[in-house]
Amino acid sequence: MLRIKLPSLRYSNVFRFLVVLDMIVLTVLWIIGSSIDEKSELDQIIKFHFTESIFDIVFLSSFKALILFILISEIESACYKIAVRTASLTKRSQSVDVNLSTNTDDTENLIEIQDFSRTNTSAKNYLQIFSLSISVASLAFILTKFGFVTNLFIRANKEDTKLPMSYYFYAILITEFVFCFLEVLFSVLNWRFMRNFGKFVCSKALANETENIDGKKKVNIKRLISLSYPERFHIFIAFIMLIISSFTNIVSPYFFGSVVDSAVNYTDLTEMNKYIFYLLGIYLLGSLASGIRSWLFEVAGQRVVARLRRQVFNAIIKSDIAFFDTSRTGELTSRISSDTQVLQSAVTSNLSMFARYFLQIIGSIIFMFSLEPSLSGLLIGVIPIVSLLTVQYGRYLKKLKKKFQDELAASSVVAEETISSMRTVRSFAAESKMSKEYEINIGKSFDIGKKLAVAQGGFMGFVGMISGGALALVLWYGGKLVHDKKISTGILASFLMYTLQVAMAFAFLSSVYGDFMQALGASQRIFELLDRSPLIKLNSGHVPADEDSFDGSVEFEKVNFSYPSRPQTNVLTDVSLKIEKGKTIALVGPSGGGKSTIFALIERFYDPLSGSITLGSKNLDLKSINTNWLHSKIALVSQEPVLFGGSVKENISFGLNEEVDLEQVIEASKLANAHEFIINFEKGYDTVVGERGIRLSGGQKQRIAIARALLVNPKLLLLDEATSALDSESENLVQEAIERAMKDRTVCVIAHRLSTVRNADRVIVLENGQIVEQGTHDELCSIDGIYKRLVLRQLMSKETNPIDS
Ligand SMILES: Nc1ncnc2c1ncn2[C@@H]1O[C@H](COP(=O)(O)OP(=O)(O)OP(=O)(O)O)[C@@H](O)[C@H]1O
Repeated sequence: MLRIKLPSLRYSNVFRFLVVLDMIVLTVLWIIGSSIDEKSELDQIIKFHFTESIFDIVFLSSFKALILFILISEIESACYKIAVRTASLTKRSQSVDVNLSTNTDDTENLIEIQDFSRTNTSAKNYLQIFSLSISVASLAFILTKFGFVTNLFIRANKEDTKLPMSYYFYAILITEFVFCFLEVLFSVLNWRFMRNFGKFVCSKALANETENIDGKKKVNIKRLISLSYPERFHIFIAFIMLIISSFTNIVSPYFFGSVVDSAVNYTDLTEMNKYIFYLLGIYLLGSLASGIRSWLFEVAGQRVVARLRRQVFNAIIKSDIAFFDTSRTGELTSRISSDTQVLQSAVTSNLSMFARYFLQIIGSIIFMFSLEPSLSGLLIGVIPIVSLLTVQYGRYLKKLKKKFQDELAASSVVAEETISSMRTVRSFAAESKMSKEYEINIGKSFDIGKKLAVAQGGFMGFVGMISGGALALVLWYGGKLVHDKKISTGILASFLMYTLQVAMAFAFLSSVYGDFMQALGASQRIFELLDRSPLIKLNSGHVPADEDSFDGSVEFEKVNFSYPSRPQTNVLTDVSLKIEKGKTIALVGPSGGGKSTIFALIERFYDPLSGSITLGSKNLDLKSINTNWLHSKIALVSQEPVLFGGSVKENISFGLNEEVDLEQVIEASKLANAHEFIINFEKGYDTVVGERGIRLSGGQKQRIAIARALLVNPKLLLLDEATSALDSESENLVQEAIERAMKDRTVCVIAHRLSTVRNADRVIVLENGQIVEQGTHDELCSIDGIYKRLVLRQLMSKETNPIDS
């Protein structure tokens, strides 16, 4: 989904602010009024009576504000989606020049053309109607109440009798009337403003790149939860356990109260012992269920994260090479390890806690109502405020957490680059420089971490305050009821436990919600990686039925190419060349001429912009061939061979999927002049070469890489001769290995030595991405061109300089 930066001062935000203000002002007035105005009767504050109490207004308006808040957000998001879809349709139909759309007048026309209202706006309209109905209904309610209350007020004044309510609460009535009126007005105007909002988003979407509109799936809670779908069996059982443990939590305060009541009301202890026995049974059952629940959710969570890591890793390694030109290793590894970890708790344990506390709140409230409705009403009043704050807090946290994970990934990049290049860092004494760079990056994530801590602390403090306040209120009013002999001590005790339970559940619920939102932030990048479809798909395309259809020959026909990461720079221009079967072709030319790029195109790391590359005598189009098959027929020996951390044998047999006999490995090593030095190692072919082959010399690494290529027995060998200076003995050994490898094979070599070009069947000279000369060594030496100059320079330096320097 295309993201558009929206101004913070927009209509829906003002509207949302109004409803939140309505809720807060009213609740604050209610609480202050109850404590300041001593004359006010308790019943006026917390008991419902249409003309003599204020409780209904506080209660209803809080819920109304909550619903309106959600509706406003939903309407805006519906408008946003419609606008983006409209932009997408416009872009696709190409009916209007998108560049014009930045102009508001043009956008007006554009939307008329697309007929904004014709797209599926019915859901949005229903929401609008719903929000208007709610505002109108509350205004009607308050007006009616206002009429009745005023009537009673006038009558009481005339007859000089006692006022039905305290003066303070008439002010609340008037305040709420004003708020209701404004909300109706805002709801009516919402239609018009949402239309303008849609146009604004549409114009922005058209002015930006619109290719993302359909590309990325929206990261939503549903998708996050769907990750745990394969674990549904575990989760189902865990949920049953959760219901059992929540049930025990809900009923235990009731028995707790009964224990207190039987202790107070009975002379012997039989009744109390009975309840204690029940209570113990309930606690035992609860703990058992809760243990099983926690175990099952943890197992499910671990499975989810393992699967997710596998998926993300596979998505990364199946990406096209162009993707790696623009991504950094540390960032990707951070996505695999740390982001997936954040998701683990979200999709399972958070979900379970959410359900558990939710059930606990609902169950406790039901029990509380059945025990004493007036006490319960007191608590219900604060729930909408806490809910609203929780939602806002969760949103804020989600944003922060995403930033936090991004910064963390950036610091992983520095760490990974430094540690993997430790020798270079040490030789340039760059430790303190790298450490400073890491510090800066960690500092950034720490700054966000600090904000997270403040948000978390502030919110938890607020929830604690609200819960404490609610508890005190219950104790005060409950104490009064016990004093007046309206309820028993046991009921008050149960009630207090329920209040504590609800308050705690609320506090946990908010923190769980926060965690969940954090996970939503972290999941965004993970899903982006999972959703990415590679430009060149691995293992797609056809596998030629005839194994010999590729004989090693390759033909480039007017190939033009630029790297996706630098699309403006042409790297190859109109390159046409032929690598014939059984021949050796040498590529030479100045550095940056495009020699390695030719190899990259033969390996199909990238596709050319235009022109064609065909294989074999049947001219198979490279794009139609299965890439895995292709890579089993071509071997590349690069200038600086990369080895993996395993044993020598594992490294040599790296290119083959099946198990390889040691004899084959030895044979390839002998051809590559590697056998001698390998058997001199203490553990021979089982010697571990260290990360990236760090425990081997440059010449040894090269010979192992040659053996690796020979073991594949490729139809085409791509060889990038090493320029790094080896001692003459080592160089001779490598050279001999290369010559043996090239024998009776089709070879394309990026040549750096005169001896190699001399032996080549044809030499191709590349300069600035174009073929400037080609022919045999002797032919090219007879013309006064680049090649001759390169050769002369090398002869003068007695073959010590590379030919393309
Ligand atoms: N992954 C890449 N992304 C963007 N540009 C690249 C990439 N690889 C190479 N280039 C650019 O493409 C051009 C050709 O590079 P290439 O590596 O093919 O030259 P070369 O002839 O092999 O040079 P050398 O002999 O020094 O290895 C250079 O300008 C280089 O900067």
